Amino acid sequence: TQSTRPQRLLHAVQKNATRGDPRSVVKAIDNFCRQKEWAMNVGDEKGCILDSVVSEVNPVTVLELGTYCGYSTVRIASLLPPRAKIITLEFNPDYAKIARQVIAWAGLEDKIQVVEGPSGEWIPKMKEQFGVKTFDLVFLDHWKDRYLPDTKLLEDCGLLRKGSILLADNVICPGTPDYLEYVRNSPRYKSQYFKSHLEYTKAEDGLEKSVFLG
Ligand SMILES: Cn1ncc2cc([C@H](O)c3cccc(CNC(=O)c4cc(-c5ccc(F)cc5)cc(O)c4O)c3)ccc21
Ligand SMILES: [Mg+2]
Repeated sequence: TQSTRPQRLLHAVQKNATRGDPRSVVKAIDNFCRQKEWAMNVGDEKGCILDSVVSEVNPVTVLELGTYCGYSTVRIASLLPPRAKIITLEFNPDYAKIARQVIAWAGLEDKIQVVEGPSGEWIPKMKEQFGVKTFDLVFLDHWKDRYLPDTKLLEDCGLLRKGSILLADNVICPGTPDYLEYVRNSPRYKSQYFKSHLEYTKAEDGLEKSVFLG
């Protein structure tokens, strides 16, 4: 039977990346997506902005919405201090299956928890299920029409604290207009746009970094 793009991406990692070397996994995926098949990873250009935000925040608890193949999960986890953890939500079981194998190849299983299911159901359970108090960093990269409702859900569930950082992918392409309007106009956020390009293309895209003011 025909393989899927995530399966081909995983094979490229297993063929070209060194086991236990997260940066070689990131490189192998970027090379595959540039040379073989485009895929919706945050990519190398926006990935450098992601790296700088993660390094600046130095988060202990991270939430990622939208795992896909685990590219940004591995990228973030490779920069986390020893006891830090990332919980990543993926509703598509096929994506979750591939992501777990990409994460295992990178040797980052101990820092990453892949949770299968939709963000809207899991966010209200974060405290009781995973003993999370608040998130230091949230990376939004799932369905673009879920960014705003899930941000409000995080607020309502008390999962954000003064200084929590929201970093959102694709605020230009495909675009998240209602989310942008909210974080840019709400007195509860200080927002900043990082102009970049849609992964592996010349189209404009960017990341929006928003600090929750409490
Ligand atoms: C509720 N819930 N909870 C967890 C959860 C997890 C998922 C999946 O991980 C999933 C599946 C399909 C699509 C996405 C969103 N991503 C995108 O749609 C995207 C598109 C493009 C692009 C840009 C230009 C194009 F021409 C085509 C695609 C570039 C990008 O970087 C993207 O992130 C995420 C979904 C809902 C979920
Ligand atoms: Mg994206």
